[in-house]
Amino acid sequence: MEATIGIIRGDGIGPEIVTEAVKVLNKIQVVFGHSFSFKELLLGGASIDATGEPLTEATIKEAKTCEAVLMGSIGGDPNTSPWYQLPANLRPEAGLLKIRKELNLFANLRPAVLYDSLKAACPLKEELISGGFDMMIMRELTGGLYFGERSLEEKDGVRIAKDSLTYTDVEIRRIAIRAFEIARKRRGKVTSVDKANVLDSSRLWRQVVNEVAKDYEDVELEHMLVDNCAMQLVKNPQQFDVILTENMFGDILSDEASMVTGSIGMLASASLNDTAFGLYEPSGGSAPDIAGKGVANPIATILSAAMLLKYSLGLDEEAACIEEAVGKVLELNQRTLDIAGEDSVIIGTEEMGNLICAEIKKGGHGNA
Ligand SMILES: NC(=O)C1=CN([C@@H]2O[C@H](COP(=O)(O)OP(=O)(O)OC[C@H]3O[C@@H](n4cnc5c(N)ncnc54)[C@H](O)[C@@H]3O)[C@@H](O)[C@H]2O)C=CC1
Ligand SMILES: CC(C)CC(=O)C(=O)O
Ligand SMILES: [Mg+2]
Repeated sequence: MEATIGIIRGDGIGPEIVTEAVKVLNKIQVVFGHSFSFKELLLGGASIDATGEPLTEATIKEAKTCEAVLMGSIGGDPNTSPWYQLPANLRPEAGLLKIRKELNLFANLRPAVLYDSLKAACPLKEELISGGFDMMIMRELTGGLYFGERSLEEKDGVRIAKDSLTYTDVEIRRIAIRAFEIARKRRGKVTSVDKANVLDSSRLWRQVVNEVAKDYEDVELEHMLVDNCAMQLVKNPQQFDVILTENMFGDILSDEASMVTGSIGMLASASLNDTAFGLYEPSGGSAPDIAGKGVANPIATILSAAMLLKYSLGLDEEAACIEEAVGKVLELNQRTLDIAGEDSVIIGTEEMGNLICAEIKKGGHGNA
């Protein structure tokens, strides 16, 4: 297969982890006989430094010519980076939000899976995770609080900040349909998470999810308030199959779920629109505290590349091959710092990428 893949290296650990994911995609090309061409694109802090804007029209235009885009995280340390002296609409995060909106990437899939060999890295008690867990967080990505009207003003010596949270039934319905479709191919359960005891937007969310559920009688639906969900994720993560939720709740709950898998460095993500196009990135940030040290975990980005192959290019076998290679390497007990156990051999970002590449062999794994 021939495909053009946009590459956004991003900021902080972004370039380090993306390098390893591209290495893995290159190995897939060789082993499976594909021809990928990579197009470098700018976003976030790197784009501000080069162009003065966190996202240019050129990046949007070029991204639209690609089958998919792979991205490292963007942003810097808000306390020290000069990017945060700029007005809010010119900071790195504004570029990320804008590209999601411009490309209509409303469905954010964040799979949180506990690998057997990573049980020791999970902070929960053994009896809570003995059976492992495998959940898919479906986060609405182009509506809600991050895209509402906002203002910051001073009146009579009082500073007032406003952020507004709006959802239409159309926005809720399309992500709910995606969630039910995905649940159907998994264990057949959707937990819709909201704050319907307080918010009108959540009451509409619940109504529309109930309407959509009528077309999916084979899928079990439960509603859960977000504060309870935050608690249940650490009390009994095994109960979840698909968690369907709005933008900000999904942002917060997915970071929490990532830690239960061992580390934010393990959590991949796919941001999809209603075509095959997608933007694929680790769920975590640019980790300025460890940037440039060669210690970041590249697995979330490598698993995001696997999602790219599966969801945008339809290369399921190749995606499974990457996932299995990751599982195999974790069993070797050679680990980056964030997932290391007592007797692990600590390795860096590049060595982790190399080990995963070495495990990518056609026919070498169950599905390949
Ligand atoms: N999608 C994106 O591009 C996102 C960007 N950000 C931006 O990232 C910057 C830093 O944000 P933080 O709140 O510090 O969150 P963060 O996710 O970057 O870091 C939180 C903690 O997780 C660790 N961590 C993250 N990824 C890791 C990896 N791959 N391997 C090992 N450890 C890892 C970090 O070292 C840090 O201790 C900010 O500018 C923020 O706006 C935050 C979240 C998502
Ligand atoms: C700019 C933020 C909304 C990024 C983030 O935290 C995320 O996508 O998880
Ligand atoms: Mg986040």
